[in-house]
Amino acid sequence: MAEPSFSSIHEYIAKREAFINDERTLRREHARLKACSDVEAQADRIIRKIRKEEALTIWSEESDSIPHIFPGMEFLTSRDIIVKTKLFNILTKMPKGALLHAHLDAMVNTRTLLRLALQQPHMHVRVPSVLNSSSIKTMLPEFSVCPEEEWSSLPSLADASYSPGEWVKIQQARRSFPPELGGPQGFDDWVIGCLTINPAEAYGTHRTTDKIWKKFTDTFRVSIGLIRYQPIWSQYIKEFFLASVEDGISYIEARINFGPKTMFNAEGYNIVPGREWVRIFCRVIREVKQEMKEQGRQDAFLGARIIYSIIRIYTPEEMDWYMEECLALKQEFPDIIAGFDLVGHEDSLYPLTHYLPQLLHFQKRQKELGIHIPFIFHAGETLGDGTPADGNLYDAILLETKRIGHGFSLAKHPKLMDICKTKGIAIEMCPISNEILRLTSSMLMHPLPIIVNHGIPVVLCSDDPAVFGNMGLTFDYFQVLVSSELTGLTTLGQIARDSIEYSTLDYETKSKALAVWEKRWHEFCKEVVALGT
Ligand SMILES: O=c1[nH]cnc2c1ncn2[C@@H]1O[C@H](CO)[C@@H](O)[C@H]1O
Repeated sequence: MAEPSFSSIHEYIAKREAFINDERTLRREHARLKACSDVEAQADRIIRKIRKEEALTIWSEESDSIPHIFPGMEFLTSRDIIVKTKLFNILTKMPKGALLHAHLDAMVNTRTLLRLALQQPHMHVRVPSVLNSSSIKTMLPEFSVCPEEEWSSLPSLADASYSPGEWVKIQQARRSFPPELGGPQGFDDWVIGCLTINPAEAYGTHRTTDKIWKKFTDTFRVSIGLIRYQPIWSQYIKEFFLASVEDGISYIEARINFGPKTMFNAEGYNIVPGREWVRIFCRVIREVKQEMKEQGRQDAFLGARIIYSIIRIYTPEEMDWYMEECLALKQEFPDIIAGFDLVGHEDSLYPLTHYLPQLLHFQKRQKELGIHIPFIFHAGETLGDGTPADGNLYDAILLETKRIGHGFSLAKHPKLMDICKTKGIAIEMCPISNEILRLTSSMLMHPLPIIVNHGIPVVLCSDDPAVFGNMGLTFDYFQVLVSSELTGLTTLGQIARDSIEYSTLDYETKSKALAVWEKRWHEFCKEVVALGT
């Protein structure tokens, strides 16, 4: 008989512990855990205690309206429960560092956006057929502004005389919304329903990734007409920045879709080019910084940059034009243009290889011009295994992407995971987005722990919170915190710190941002400790 491997239970237990600890040293927050302050360690214990208590109380209550509740469950069903938890309320105060994966077109609460639109006399709306109780179920409103000489005097979208495709003033359309469809309130609800994804869609009628992406894409078809109007554009960006600051986000890299090439000016003419969009973006940054300064909170907002983004639907020749625009913008706004990305549904649109000559040429042009615009690609936002969307991960890495947007399928690629770890390619993970877009049925099945356990840097992002309802970053942090025993406050701290570390900020600004964050983090940990005692 072979010698027993262990001479005693005691020895086994000791080896087991060493074995586990050894594996855990791979985790990204390992060094931080070793070195963390007493206050942070205490705060971490308090957070774990609250999480445990709430798992047994709030997350085990039987409810008629929501069967089978559990921490990390479907976000759209559990949102109302989440906001009532102590844990969520504590996390709202956490300094989150940077928001690095955020599509500008879906960053402002939809009710706020609608309110901004209703203040605009130039804003109009139209529908493809007369509005009634049956057509409203499938029909999308289209918004656009008209110059004053073309303002409409049509009475209603629902009038028998309405000819499909005719513009009606937004205020008028709202005022005249038929009582049987809910009157003006019904108008608001209809528009909001078209700008957001609701639980019945995500978990019922549109339960596959393809179906939910159809609805998801529709929300952008509706919102674009509201946002690409100069007076709204500036207010929208300001709302976005201010709301982010209130959620503890102090720096932003926003993906802006430059596809439309021009937006409407205040008078309703579609002539405002991309460089003007960027100029307004810069002006709003200055305004928000100034406001923060006046409130004595200059540390709360350190600025924002733009990741120039184009949807992967264009021909390679069309892409050439956008790349030239991106180069020109980088030359004019060197501190604002942070990177370049191709966005949209990876499973159905062109893969990165479709644009290979363009992407290589883009790099060559940068060398000629003496500028650097890192690729920050979406890649692997898919359930595919060996599909072109999954294959985007190889191309993103070969093309030296600075970070990877989503990287949902990265966990299937041991070699690519090693490269991300050694090269420090952070993964912009968007857990709530992935769940609503049906890549995972709950947080417990999300690959985030696989990536974290490998020691690959992760940053948490909200992606499109106006569509999903996960405004700010607190919801995503919450879902991650309640879905893993290993993850604690220190893990969240590491993720928040990494959001600054893996940003495109230059060395000096980054050092300052990190110092500010560490200070705020320490204050936050003290607050948590004060709560617990
Ligand atoms: O999660 C995402 N993955 C890929 N593309 C996205 C995601 N969210 C938004 N967009 C893209 O950004 C455009 C808005 O500017 C949307 O039309 C969509 O194609």
